[in-house]
Amino acid sequence: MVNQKYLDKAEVLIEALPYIQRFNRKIVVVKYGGSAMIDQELKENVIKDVVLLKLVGFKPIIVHGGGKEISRWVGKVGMEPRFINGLRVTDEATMELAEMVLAKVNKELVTLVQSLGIKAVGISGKDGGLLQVEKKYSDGQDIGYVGEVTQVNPKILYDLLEKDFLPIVFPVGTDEEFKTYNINADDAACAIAEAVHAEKLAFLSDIEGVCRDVNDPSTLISELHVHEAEKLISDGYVGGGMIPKIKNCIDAIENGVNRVHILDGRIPHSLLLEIFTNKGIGTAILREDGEKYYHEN
Ligand SMILES: Nc1ncnc2c1ncn2[C@@H]1O[C@H](COP(=O)(O)OP(=O)(O)O)[C@@H](O)[C@H]1O
Ligand SMILES: CC(=O)N[C@@H](CCC(=O)OP(=O)(O)O)C(=O)O
Repeated sequence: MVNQKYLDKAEVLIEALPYIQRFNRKIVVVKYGGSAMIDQELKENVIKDVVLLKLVGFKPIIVHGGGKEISRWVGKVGMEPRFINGLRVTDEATMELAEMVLAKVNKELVTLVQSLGIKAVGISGKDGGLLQVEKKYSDGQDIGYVGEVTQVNPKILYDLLEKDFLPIVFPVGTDEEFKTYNINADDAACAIAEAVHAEKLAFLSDIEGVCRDVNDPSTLISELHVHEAEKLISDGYVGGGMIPKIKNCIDAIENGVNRVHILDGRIPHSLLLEIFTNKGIGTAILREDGEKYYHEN
């Protein structure tokens, strides 16, 4: 008699089969937020998931942040990190630090991927003219060198994917005069997912997903149609960094990305659970005509 434990393992693999077929050769953009990078074990778990996606035939692209690490270094040099509506107020000195810190995080992730036997290339939005920006204002306020993505040139990403590299992107870009700008990593991931017509965009953050009450995980909402997501923002249920995240989800859905998810990067293998099981996890934002699976909202 075969041990039930092994049968269960086989069952998991069989459950994954239709998803492996569905996503074969499809581009999946994973936005890996700084809040879900708090320790090495967590980083390794997230990166292992992305490596597995690559090994089973997906084409993952990682776009990462590092907001907490930037703030730590801004504090170290005696400055005070400042945000307006979730965007860092970025003067010249902060821009210099942000670019250095994000490049450091980028190479750490590249090394981690390569230690797992997959070839990775880390680039910023400057490389290959990937992310072009114009200066962004927050509710009319000047927030310094913060860029709004105006154009994505995805050729560098296609070239890397074609050569079987896993691209890892950090959110710094240039304007028409080649000045350097800091870009919110959610904005960068969304713009890239749209430009490469990604099958899926997944945001890995430090919360279960979108919650009706941010302090009560039992109020997690599994699925939201676009108009419901907009209403949650306008009714004031959503605040802080979740506002740009949801706005980017809506933008991505309205611009051709098939499925958009907000996942808890602290849960080991949340990305795999979301993609390879039919249980789902976190919050999915759906097109208006997208059918809900859970029907609990
Ligand atoms: N209704 C809500 N549901 C979930 N998170 C919310 C909500 N309102 C505010 N938030 C905040 O948004 C944060 C996620 O955004 P952010 O800190 O920018 O993440 P990341 O660094 O991963 O991009 C959560 O940790 C939470 O504190
Ligand atoms: C303009 C702006 O706010 N840029 C962000 C870029 C990094 C980022 O977005 O990191 P997370 O995804 O970890 O939040 C910043 O300086 O913090």
